Amino acid sequence: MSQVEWDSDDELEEKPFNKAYMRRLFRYLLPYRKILSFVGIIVLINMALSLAEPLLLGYIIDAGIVKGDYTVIHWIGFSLLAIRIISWLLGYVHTRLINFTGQRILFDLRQQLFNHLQTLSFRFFDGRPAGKIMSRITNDTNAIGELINGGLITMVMEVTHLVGIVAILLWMDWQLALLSFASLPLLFLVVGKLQPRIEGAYSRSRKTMSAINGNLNETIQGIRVIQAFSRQSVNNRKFDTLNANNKQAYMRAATLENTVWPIVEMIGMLGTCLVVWFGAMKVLDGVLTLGFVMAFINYLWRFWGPISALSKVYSQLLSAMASAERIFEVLDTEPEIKDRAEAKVMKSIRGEVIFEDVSFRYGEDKPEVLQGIQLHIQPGQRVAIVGPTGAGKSTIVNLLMRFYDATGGRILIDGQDVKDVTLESLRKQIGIVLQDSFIFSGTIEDNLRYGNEDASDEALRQAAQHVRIDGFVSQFPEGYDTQVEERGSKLSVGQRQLLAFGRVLLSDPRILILDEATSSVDTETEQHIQAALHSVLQGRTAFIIAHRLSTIRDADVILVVRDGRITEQGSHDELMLKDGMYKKLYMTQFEMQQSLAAKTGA
Ligand SMILES: Nc1ncnc2c1ncn2[C@@H]1O[C@H](COP(=O)(O)OP(=O)(O)OP(=O)(O)O)[C@@H](O)[C@H]1O
Repeated sequence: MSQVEWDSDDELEEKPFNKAYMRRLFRYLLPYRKILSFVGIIVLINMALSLAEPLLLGYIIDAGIVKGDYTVIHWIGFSLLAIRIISWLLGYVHTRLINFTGQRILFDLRQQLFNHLQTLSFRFFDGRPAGKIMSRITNDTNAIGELINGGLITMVMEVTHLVGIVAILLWMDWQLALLSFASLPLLFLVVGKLQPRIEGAYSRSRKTMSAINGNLNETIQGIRVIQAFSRQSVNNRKFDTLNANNKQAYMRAATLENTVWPIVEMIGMLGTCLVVWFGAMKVLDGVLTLGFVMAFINYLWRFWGPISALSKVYSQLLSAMASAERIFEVLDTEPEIKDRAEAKVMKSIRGEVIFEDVSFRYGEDKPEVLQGIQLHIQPGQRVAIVGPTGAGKSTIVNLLMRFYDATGGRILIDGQDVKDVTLESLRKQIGIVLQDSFIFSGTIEDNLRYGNEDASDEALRQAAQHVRIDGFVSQFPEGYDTQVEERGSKLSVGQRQLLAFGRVLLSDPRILILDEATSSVDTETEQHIQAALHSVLQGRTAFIIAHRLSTIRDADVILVVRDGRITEQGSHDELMLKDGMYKKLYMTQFEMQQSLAAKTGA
C-alpha cells in the first residue's frame, strides 16, 4: 500500500460500518475464543435468569398473595433472592473476564502498532504531526478496546435480552404484545430523526476537544518561545475560543440528548399505558390474572433498556470503525526502506565510501535535491560538507545511513552497495551525532550504552573520560545513575553534545556522521567539545556538516554543496587556490568570526 495520506477526512470521528474491518478486528479476538465463548455462555445464563424474574413475580402475586399461600411466597421470595445473588456473581465473573481479555487484545494491538511504527521509514514521519501518530496508538486503540470491553458484550447481552423479551411477551399474550408494540413506529421515527443529530453533536464536541488537546500540546512544547515573545494573552484568546467551542458543542449534544430520551420514555409509556388499561379491564373480566398483567408490564419496562443501550453501542461501533481504519492504514504501510530478500550482513568495514552518480528526490512529484554526486572517500578520511542552507548537505548523509534510498546511482561502502546489506549491520557501523543531540529518559549510563548495551564498565568509563563528561557527571550526587529527564532537559546544551559524543564513541562505529552544532557554548565547553571531537574522530571515516572554521580547515576533503550538486571538492589549501565559492564562504565566515571575537573581546 502506498503511504497514507493523512488529510482532513482521515480524522473523521465515524465511518460507515465496514465488514472487512470487522472481520479483521475479530481476528484479534481469535486467540481468546475459549475465554470469550465461556463469557458468552455466562451472559446467556444471566439473561435467562433475569428473564425469569417477572414470571416469578407474576406467580408470587397469583399463586401466593392472591391465594394467600405462604409456602409459595417463601419459595418464590427465596428464588428471587437466589437469582439476584447468582446474577451478581456471574456478572462479576464475566466483567472480570471481559476486562482481562479486552486489555490483552489492546496490549497486542498497541504492541503490534508500536513495533510496526519503529520499522517505518523517515518518509512516513515526514510531515505527519507526532500528535496524530501518537493518537493512533493511544486513542484509536482505546476506541477499539471500548468496543470490545463494553460494546460487544452489551450487544450480545442486549440483543439476547430483546429477543427474549419479545418472545416471552408474544408467548404470554400475542394480542396484548402487539398492542404494546403499537407505539414502536413512532419511536423509530423520533429516534431515527434525532439520534444522528445527537451523534453529530457529540462528534463535534470530541473534535473540539481534540483541537484543545492539540493547542495544549503545542503550548507546552513551545512554552519557551511563547514566553520569550510574550504571546500569553494572544494564546489565551485562542484557547478561549477553542474552549468556548467545546463547551457549546457539548451543551448542544447534552441538550439534544436530554430532550430525546424523555420523549423515548414517553412513547414507551404510551405502550405500557395501553397494556395497563386493556390488561386491567381483562383482569376485571376475569380473562387475565393480576400477576400475569404485572409480569407483562415488568417485561415491557425492561424492553426500553436494551433499545437505548443498543443505539449507544451502534455509535460506539461507528467510531471504532474510524479508529480501525486509521490503525489498519498504519499497519498496512510497508516500510519503504527494508532489507532485500538476499541482503547480506555487512562485515566489519574499513570505511571507504563511494557515491557513484547519486541523485535523489524526496518524492516522485518533488524536485531533485541531489544530482550527479560523485565521491570517493578513503578509510579514515575526514570530510567536511559545507554549503548554503537547503543545499542538500543533510540529504547526502541521510542517503549514506539509508534513511532514504537514492533514486539514482549507487552508494558503496568498502565496495558493497548499501542496498545489498542488512540495515542493522549497515547502521551498526555508522555513528551519527546530530545538532540537537537527542537524549532519552533514563540514566546517563543508559544513554551512553544506547548503541552498545554490552560494553564493559571499563570501556564506559574510558569513553566518558575521552569525551570529558566524567567531570560534570562526578558532580552529580548519583553520578552515572543520575536520571536525565526526557530529551535531557536537566543537562546543558554542551553537556548533551558531549553525552552524544560519548554514546557514539562507545558504539565504536567505523564511519561517523556529525552535524556540527551551530549554537554557541562558552569557551571552556567549546574546548571540551573540540577535545571530545578529536577523540571521537580518531581512526574513523567522518562526514561532518561543518560550521566551525577549524573543523573545515582540518578536514582532508571539503565538499562544497550547492543546489544539490558538489561544486567544489578538495583540501582547504587546494580550494583556497581556486578562488571559487569555497574561498568566498570561508572568507565570509572568517570575517564573521573575527568580528564576533572582537565584540565579545575573546
Ligand atoms: N523530508 C523532506 N521532504 C521533502 N523535502 C525535503 C525534506 N528534507 C529536506 N528537503 C528539501 O531538500 C533540500 C535539501 O535539504 P537538506 O536538509 O539536505 O539541506 P541542508 O543543506 O542540510 O540544509 P541546512 O544547512 O539548512 O540543514 C531542501 O530544499 C529541503 O527543503
